[in-house]
Amino acid sequence: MAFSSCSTTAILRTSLPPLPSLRRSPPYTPPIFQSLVANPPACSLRLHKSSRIGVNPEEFHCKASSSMAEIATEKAKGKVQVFDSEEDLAVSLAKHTADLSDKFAKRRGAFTVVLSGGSLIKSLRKLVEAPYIDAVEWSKWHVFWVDERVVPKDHEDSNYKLAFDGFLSKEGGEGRASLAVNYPYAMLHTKDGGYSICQKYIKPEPTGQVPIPPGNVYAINDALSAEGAADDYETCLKHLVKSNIIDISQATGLPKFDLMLLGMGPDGHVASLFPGHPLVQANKQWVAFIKDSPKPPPERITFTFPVINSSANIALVVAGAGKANVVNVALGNGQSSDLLPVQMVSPEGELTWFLDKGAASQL
Ligand SMILES: O=C(O)[C@H](O)[C@@H](O)[C@H](O)[C@H](O)COP(=O)(O)O
Repeated sequence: MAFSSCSTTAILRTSLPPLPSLRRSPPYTPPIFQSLVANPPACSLRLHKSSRIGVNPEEFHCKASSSMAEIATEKAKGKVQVFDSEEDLAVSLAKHTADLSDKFAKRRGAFTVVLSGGSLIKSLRKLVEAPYIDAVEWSKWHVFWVDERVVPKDHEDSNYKLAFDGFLSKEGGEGRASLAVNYPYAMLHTKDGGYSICQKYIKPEPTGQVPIPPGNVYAINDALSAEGAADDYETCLKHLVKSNIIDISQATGLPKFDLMLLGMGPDGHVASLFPGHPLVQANKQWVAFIKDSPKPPPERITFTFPVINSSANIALVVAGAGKANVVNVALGNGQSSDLLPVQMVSPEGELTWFLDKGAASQL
């Protein structure tokens, strides 16, 4: 099957209530905010009534109630949002993703989304519920993986299977006609004049799933070795850049994905870029392979940091108190002897953190 092309635009008509305005009353002393107070021009703070990040809500005069605390810090650390619960985080992540889908579908006629594995997929669940399941222009979506385990697509460790089972296979609105997401497929290519020609074969699956065109879900070729799969994936990305499906960064000449959805491990790894591993410094290839991943399974492919950081938007989605220490290193006063991979996430565009209060508990 040839790649699908994008031709229509949808307008997402859903919105959350506007954020409340905020007035601050002295005393105002929580350590996490002291630098913000000391340097007001560099940052702003918006806090909602039910904030649970160590600030007494009584010290703030909020006009509206919400479960979210939102802190806009300096550009380098991105925009940090803390939610009372993972449920609230998932609601906001769905809106964020749907809004970007709408924006890029209108602007470019395509929306390139990069998934990671792990708990991120569960946090995307609200996107395949009302109202988004029917409002999102799924036909514009092109789905990629920032990293993938080198296992068959139906293997329990496969990030493709994780996303398929937990997100891509979810049912659309009642009675809607939809296309099946390809499952499984393989990409074949021949190098020809610097780019590849990708072909896919599709095993029919039940319909009624998130209606992303079958040709727009770019899983790895699980018939190849780790080296071969990384090379194959990079070649396919080059083809998609040439054909303007994936945008290109004017600054770096690298693929510029519209939205990268990253999880973070408790050791501060992102994608399959682990602390202390030489792959963290890789800058020659777009997609690299690793055979000694500290997190099993050992063989994986992963985008490298130059590609990750060429993104137009990155959402870093972190939930659970088990990651609070690393979140504090990245965003607070925590210390680490080495720069952690998560601290190297610095996109050309916007970085937005989605934290639940467990993950933010040391801030
Ligand atoms: O394939 C992988 O292992 C992932 O892509 C990996 O980078 C993941 O996102 C983090 O380990 C966070 O996973 P959790 O959210 O499950 O902790």
